[in-house]
Amino acid sequence: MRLIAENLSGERGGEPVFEDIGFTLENGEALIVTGPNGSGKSTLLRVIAGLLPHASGRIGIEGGGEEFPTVAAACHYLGHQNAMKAALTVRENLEFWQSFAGSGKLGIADALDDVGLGGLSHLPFGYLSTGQKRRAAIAKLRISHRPVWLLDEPTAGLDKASDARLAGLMRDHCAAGGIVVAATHLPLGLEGVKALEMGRVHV
Ligand SMILES: Nc1ncnc2c1ncn2[C@@H]1O[C@H](COP(=O)(O)OP(=O)(O)OP(=O)(O)O)[C@@H](O)[C@H]1O
Repeated sequence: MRLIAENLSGERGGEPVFEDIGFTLENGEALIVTGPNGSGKSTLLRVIAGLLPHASGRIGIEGGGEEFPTVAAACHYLGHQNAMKAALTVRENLEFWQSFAGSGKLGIADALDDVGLGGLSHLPFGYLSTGQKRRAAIAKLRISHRPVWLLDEPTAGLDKASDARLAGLMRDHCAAGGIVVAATHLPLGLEGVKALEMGRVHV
């Protein structure tokens, strides 16, 4: 499988935010997207996910077969928001996401153990601390199999141990043939990755 962007341009409110972005990511590869505030990292991830239209160029998946014919079908998008309902329990939130995105190799209990939240699945999501909320959102990546992870500031709010755990999850995902695109201001603890620096700042 291959994730390809060619001459990709994006805009917000009719104003150009980035242009002429190109990359190819094969199975097992990661792209780290950096750049100053407002340079368009989140916009790029949303364009890749299909949540925003691109102004020009092309973004697509090759070799995804019948299971993953489009980027939208192939990706997990983890944005700044965790996309969980505060009043539902952690388990209920993950059950919803599993029914939406399809079952993966890991069950909900194992995925929560993986992010150090075993034992908290019965709590309303809204009761969790900021870092625990982020960890529960990261567990979403593990309960359904989507080969392309699009992660926007995935470490926001995480403590050191959780940072390291997330790095391990990303390494495992790539080692299993997955693809990661992550926007970040902080090093993610991944080696041998591709890098994209977004340059233009619009104020
Ligand atoms: N709905 C919108 N309408 C108009 N402009 C917008 C809209 N959303 C974002 N922008 C602008 O688009 C530009 C890119 O924003 P974006 O969130 O992609 O940047 P970023 O690199 O992710 O920033 P940060 O590092 O602060 O998260 C910014 O100048 C922002 O103000």
